[in-house]
Amino acid sequence: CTAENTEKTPGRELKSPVAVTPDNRPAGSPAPKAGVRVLVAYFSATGTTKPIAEYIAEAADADLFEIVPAEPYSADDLNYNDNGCRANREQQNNDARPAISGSIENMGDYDVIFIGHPIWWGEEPRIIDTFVETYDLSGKTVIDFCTSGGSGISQSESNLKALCPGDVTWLTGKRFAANADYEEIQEWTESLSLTE
Ligand SMILES: Cc1cc2nc3c(=O)[nH]c(=O)nc-3n(C[C@H](O)[C@H](O)[C@H](O)COP(=O)(O)O)c2cc1C
Repeated sequence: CTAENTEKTPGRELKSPVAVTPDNRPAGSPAPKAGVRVLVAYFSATGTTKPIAEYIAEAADADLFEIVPAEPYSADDLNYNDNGCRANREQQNNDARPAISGSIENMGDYDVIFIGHPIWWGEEPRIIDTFVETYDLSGKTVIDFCTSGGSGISQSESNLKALCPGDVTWLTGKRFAANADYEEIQEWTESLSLTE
């Protein structure tokens, strides 16, 4: 999607549309609750989810981690019209766990984790399953978000709930359109009451 509202979100630049406070938070963005540390972890195969994740990180004053596949996805890998393409094969196999390049050393420091991804065949890409199984998310608050051509977040949320420890607190996730702007994302992030 190339639709861009130059009034509200010039280009897909993260910093330019928003005035920042001296501590680098967007103007009007409340401070996080004392002691709450927030991480936005995302996978974006074709770059659509990436700016959404960046906006959430800015709105929630969070750290950002890109889930990078150890083996990058080529255009052929993502050609869902080819039933044998890598992405399709992975989605057809609930046990597929594509490897992630890099890791989060200080996961224990975070209280709240946003997990972002595209929707592939109605649910989260299997590399997201790799992610949630790699780390101990016990006791954390987790929020799932996605971009898609139209499919919603609910199947991914229920899949991830089944893979995560039972004491995770789940806040309702959200699907964003490719052209979601910063205001929409800030409004949603604030509605989660991670901030005071
Ligand atoms: C293999 C594959 C399967 C997809 N399946 C769906 C789907 O079931 N429903 C949907 O709405 N979009 C589907 N899409 C579209 C992506 O969810 C959408 O383009 C998304 O915004 C891409 O995000 P990204 O650029 O961050 O990877 C699929 C895309 C691929 C590559």
